[in-house]
Amino acid sequence: MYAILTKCWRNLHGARQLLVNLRALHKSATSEALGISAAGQADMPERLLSPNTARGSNVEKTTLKSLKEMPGPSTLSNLIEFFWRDGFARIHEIQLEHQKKYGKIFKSRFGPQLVVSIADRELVAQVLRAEGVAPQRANMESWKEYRVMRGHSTGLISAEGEDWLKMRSVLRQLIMRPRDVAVFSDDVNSVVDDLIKRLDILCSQQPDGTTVLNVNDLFFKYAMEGVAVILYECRLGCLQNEIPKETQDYISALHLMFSTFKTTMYAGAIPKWLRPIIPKPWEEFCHSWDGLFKFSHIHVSKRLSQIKAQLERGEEVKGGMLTHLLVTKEMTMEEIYANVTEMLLAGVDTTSFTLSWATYLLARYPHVQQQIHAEVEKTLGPNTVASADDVSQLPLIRGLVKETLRLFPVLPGNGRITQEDLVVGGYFIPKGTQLALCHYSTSLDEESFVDATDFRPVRWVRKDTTDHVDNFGSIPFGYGIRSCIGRRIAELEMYLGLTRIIQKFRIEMSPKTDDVKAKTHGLLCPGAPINLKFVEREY
Ligand code: HEM
Repeated sequence: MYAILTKCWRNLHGARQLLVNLRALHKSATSEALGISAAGQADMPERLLSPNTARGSNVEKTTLKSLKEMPGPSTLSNLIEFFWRDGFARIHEIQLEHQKKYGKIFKSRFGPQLVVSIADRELVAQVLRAEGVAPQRANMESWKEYRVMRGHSTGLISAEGEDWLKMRSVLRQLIMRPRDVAVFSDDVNSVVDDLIKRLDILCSQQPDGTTVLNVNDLFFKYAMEGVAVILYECRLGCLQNEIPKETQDYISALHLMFSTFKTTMYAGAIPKWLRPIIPKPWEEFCHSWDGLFKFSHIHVSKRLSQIKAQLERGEEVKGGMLTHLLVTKEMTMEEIYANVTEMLLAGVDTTSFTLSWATYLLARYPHVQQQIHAEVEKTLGPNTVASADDVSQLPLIRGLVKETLRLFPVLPGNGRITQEDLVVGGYFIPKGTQLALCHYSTSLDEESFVDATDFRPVRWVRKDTTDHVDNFGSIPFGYGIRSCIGRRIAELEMYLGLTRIIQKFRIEMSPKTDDVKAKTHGLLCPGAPINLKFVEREY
């Protein structure tokens, strides 16, 4: 999926030699023999020689270190950081602080849970390149428990192993490549039309006629409408003056999920026996999921009825992903409900936060905006509506999205539970260990990105076809077989939305907005409302 920078590949390939599957190399030295528990919590009892040495090669001798030897903050300092200093809102900053203090790889303990953090692009690349057929991101027990309780299936985010593999292989055929989603170009553009109309209305409601307060509200509605037109093959009315009630109910359920993020996070962390005493987190968690599943039921059932009616009339049934799933029955109805529910959940805030940051950065860096506008004007003129096919002619629009996601990766960190014993950065990491891949700190690493805190979309533009500028320092959609399945949908929405906005308006900072810092609230989001001016361009 990602073309890897040739230069980068050489580095990575070298580094990859270090990542050794101990099982393969030490056939006789099992984890048990090394005193490593299945859950991966125990450390090696003593220092081991590296596999190369063990095999008697003349490769330079290196020594494997155990998790015990890995640096990291103490449990107490972690507790203070997170519960006393509200570290949950600063997870991204803590990544940077810990990387500075403890280096490229460090461990943290959250009660019984040990987490190994990896804050180096080459080590991240090693881990992701060595993944098996069905990587696991995190412990999803509370998500699974809710689904079992209600008789729902798991979807791509919550499923594991065979179940995940089966659903992923169906969905990846439908939406993983840019050309798969290019067919939705007209549908997305009809949503962009409504975005621009809504933007005009919001501006007209302000005394200066140009300001939009809290742009994320607008982009949230755009992202929801945009993803739904693809997932449900219908319009929801998010950008209308009067939002339909069922859509409004869904938005409330989604807001509940995120506003109670901390409490719902505890829904998984609080042991079951404590639920009668502290019931709120689990109740809120179930309540918001009920709302999300209900919404998918309504819209999937609507599409199913339409298809049945078309078939009864003897008409040909045409449609997108949902129609394909309903007609081919490659998934059960429960699997379809669960997947569209999880995709809608994953596809709204991620895209809207990125659009908010992109427009904020354009306002803060007018000379960059000018460059991008020049490209759009040259390619499309003032009025041509961009389609998916035009995107290849707009490298700076693609660079804008990449650079925004580098500076503000919506998922500042990602997780993996190791499915084999691994050696990473000279440490022995037993199977079953929770890894945290620190994308925020690798994105801001000067070794990967010169003047890393500068906003420079042009750094992603290729000089020619042999020049690749992908970089494991910034992989905002993840990498490999478990990467974001909605990447191409999100990109299409963002490319078409941003191109039209830049074509039509000059974006400026509003005096009501100063420097907006990021905060982590599950996702990396603006820490304060972003208010911007959209001044209509004169051609
Ligand atoms: C700017 C927008 C988005 C960003 C930055 C983003 C980022 C990510 C990341 C980092 C992951 C984890 C990948 C991994 O573990 O390697 C992920 C997973 C996922 N994303 Fe996205 N995402 C975005 C938009 C979307 C959209 C629009 C959808 C749905 C249409 C979506 C659906 C999913 C799903 C279902 C998964 C789980 C995939 C699996 O486990 O197989 N995402 N996303």
